[in-house]
Amino acid sequence: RKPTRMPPGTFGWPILGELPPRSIPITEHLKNLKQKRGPIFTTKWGSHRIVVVTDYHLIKKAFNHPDIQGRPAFFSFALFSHFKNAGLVSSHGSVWSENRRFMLRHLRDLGMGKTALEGSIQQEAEMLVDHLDKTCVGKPAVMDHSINCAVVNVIWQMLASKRYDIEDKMMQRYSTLIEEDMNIIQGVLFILDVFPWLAKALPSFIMNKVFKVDVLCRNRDEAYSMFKQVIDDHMATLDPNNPRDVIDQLLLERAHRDAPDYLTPEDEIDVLSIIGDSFAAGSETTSSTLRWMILYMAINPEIQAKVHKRLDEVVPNDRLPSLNDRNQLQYVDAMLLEVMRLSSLVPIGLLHTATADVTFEGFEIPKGTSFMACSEMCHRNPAYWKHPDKFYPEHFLDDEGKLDGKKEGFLPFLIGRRQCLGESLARMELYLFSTAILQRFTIEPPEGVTLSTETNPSQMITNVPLPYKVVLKRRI
Ligand code: HEM
Repeated sequence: RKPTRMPPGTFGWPILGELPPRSIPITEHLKNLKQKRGPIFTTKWGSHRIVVVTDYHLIKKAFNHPDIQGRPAFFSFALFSHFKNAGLVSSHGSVWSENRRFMLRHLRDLGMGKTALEGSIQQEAEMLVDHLDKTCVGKPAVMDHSINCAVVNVIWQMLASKRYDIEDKMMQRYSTLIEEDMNIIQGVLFILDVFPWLAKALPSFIMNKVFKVDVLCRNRDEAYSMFKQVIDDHMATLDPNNPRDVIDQLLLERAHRDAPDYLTPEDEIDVLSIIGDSFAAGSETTSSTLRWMILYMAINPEIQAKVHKRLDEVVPNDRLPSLNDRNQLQYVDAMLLEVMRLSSLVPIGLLHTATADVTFEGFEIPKGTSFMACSEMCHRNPAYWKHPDKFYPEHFLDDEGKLDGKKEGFLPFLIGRRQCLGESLARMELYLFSTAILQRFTIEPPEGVTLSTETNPSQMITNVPLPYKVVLKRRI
């Protein structure tokens, strides 16, 4: 039964709750409920009691609340952290806060958001545009695995001072694993996430046949054994006075003083989960946003022409755009923010869970209730945006054409204590990769084709673009 003094709404059917239909986009469904129930309301998905928050200020308040920083008991989260409280994305309590603090500190030391990383991103950007030049110019082409590869390499460089060629078998295998996992997680696994007790009740052949749990475990173990190899190599070559990257720092922090080449089994799972989470959270998000950018440019040639004009005025053809040019390329940054607003890659964020009974906006919300932040609803709310459904970079420019990136109602990385940990890195990558691509190419739809920004409504976690083809034309 619904506890009294929760926000308006119902718990729906016994056991099932109010499961969202998979035939319409999740934001449409929540918008319909908001119209009946108001800006903060209650729903229930299977075993999860959820408070849905649709207004920017309420989201900001909820996600800054110290007792709303847990994560729900999703089966998918548990599977990837070996059913332990480990890593960055699904961990909670002191494990989460220590890992998050560690990661932020070391990413900052390694130059996240500053110029030190610029070189390695530019190196990847150059490889990427050269590869696209060789494989995609002048004919309809899918923006393939090479974008993922460039983005994954940036994370490898930071974590392990490593990079792989686009053709490298390990890189290709890793992209396949991520793609396969995402399809399962955004598909059938939703059932186990909303009814986690089913995982204990069902025999393993059903878990494997229906929910592909065996595939996920195999993929996880294969990825973790790649990471393990890298960790072992780092252990063998570690110089405590000269840490090279995040893995060295992790080892120095965790290794036993009397046995520096040894991690406890708990530490090993935590370290593997930190690495796995960094790839899982940082690769598909950034590469899908780049795919959205390419699609929006193909659909909006007049905006693309403005970007080209600005790039030509500011950056000589014989070098890549750099962070130093950024101040003069504010229109390009506004275009990228508009891509993030309209695509709303993570439309309902990641759920947070109340770790204690909470009083919020006059409501009494019991421990264990989850909070959902509808960032896409904010991104399409006419209260914040002049043309909510139109691609209009001027949303992020003031009257003098200066960038205004801190707009009310804009939450692509969410907000508060669990706000995206890789935001500065992602912003830097999006800028450097996009400017490199647009400096080299004009992007057009194939002749006679009308490109669409529709997404697959059954995928609720991320709004990824459906596969599309564009024609690249060399400019320089
Ligand atoms: C365009 C690219 C990206 C987008 C749109 C994005 C978006 C998000 C969002 C919405 C969250 C959930 C925040 C919350 O729970 O309140 C998140 C969490 C997270 N992101 Fe990103 N992200 C991007 C890129 C990255 C990158 C490059 C990394 C770094 C490697 C990264 C690492 C993380 C981590 C570790 C978390 C979990 C933070 C925590 O639970 O404390 N993300 N991201």
